[in-house]
Amino acid sequence: MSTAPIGPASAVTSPDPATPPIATARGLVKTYGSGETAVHALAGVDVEFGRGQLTAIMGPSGSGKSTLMHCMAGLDRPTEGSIVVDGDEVGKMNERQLTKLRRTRLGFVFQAFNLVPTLTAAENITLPLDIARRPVDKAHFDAVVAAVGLEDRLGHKPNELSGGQQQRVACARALVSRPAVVFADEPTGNLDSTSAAEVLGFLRRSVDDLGQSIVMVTHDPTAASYAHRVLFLADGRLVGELLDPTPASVLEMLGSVSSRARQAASPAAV
Ligand SMILES: Nc1ncnc2c1ncn2[C@@H]1O[C@H](COP(=O)(O)OP(=O)(O)OP(=O)(O)O)[C@@H](O)[C@H]1O
Repeated sequence: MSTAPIGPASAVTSPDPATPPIATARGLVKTYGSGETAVHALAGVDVEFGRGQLTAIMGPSGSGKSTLMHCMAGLDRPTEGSIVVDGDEVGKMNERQLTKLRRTRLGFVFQAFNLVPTLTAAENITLPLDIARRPVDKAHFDAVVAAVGLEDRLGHKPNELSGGQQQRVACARALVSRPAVVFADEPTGNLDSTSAAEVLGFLRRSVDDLGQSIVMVTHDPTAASYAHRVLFLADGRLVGELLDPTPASVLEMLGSVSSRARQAASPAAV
């Protein structure tokens, strides 16, 4: 395990200097509202997400994790700063281009599995390709389905599947189009620990074996320990990172980050 000291955003380094990152943000600011009621959800974030890596984003509630992910994925626009995903400047895209980016080059996994209840598992998995009118690469479909262990469940509707199986369908759906990057927002938030381990094991293998790049927001130190690298946010800033994390090292860093955030919020109480 290696750790980086908690420091300003600029202290967070490139994941691997030899490999160009799959996504980069520079000077990212997101402010909701204005004047005295303004909320600085992101207060100047510089970050690079590694190509062929699983990166976890952690931090206290309200620290800006979802906002960072939504801005990176073109689901929300930053107030300031630039974002490059897979070589293209996201901030310069119009809505139509953003939709195309999300449909063709990004994959999404959410806490709520967001499957279409009337479609089978197989139909749910190929839905993004069908919507984009892109052909299904049968060999890749089979590889992804085998990797998530759903070969004998493909004809089932979501209500005939367990929560873990439904989330594995959602993961397969995110991966079947070979996206440049998958954004996963609390992918195991609704799962028991056994199902969570299956989904996380699959996400990690899809990086190690299929070369996928994944960015995952999570509150769970065990989930984060599946990542190659964990980034810690507090008050809209990147304040630290861990490489090759363990649940214990993540928990320790999270405690340190959270207590610093509390001290900054109410210095008189310390
Ligand atoms: N649409 C919005 N309008 C106003 N404020 C917002 C909006 N979305 C987020 N915020 C605020 O921005 C800050 C960061 O929110 P964000 O959801 O990114 O945090 P988070 O770290 O993902 O939190 P959690 O772990 O609780 O999901 C919070 O103070 C939140 O209240």
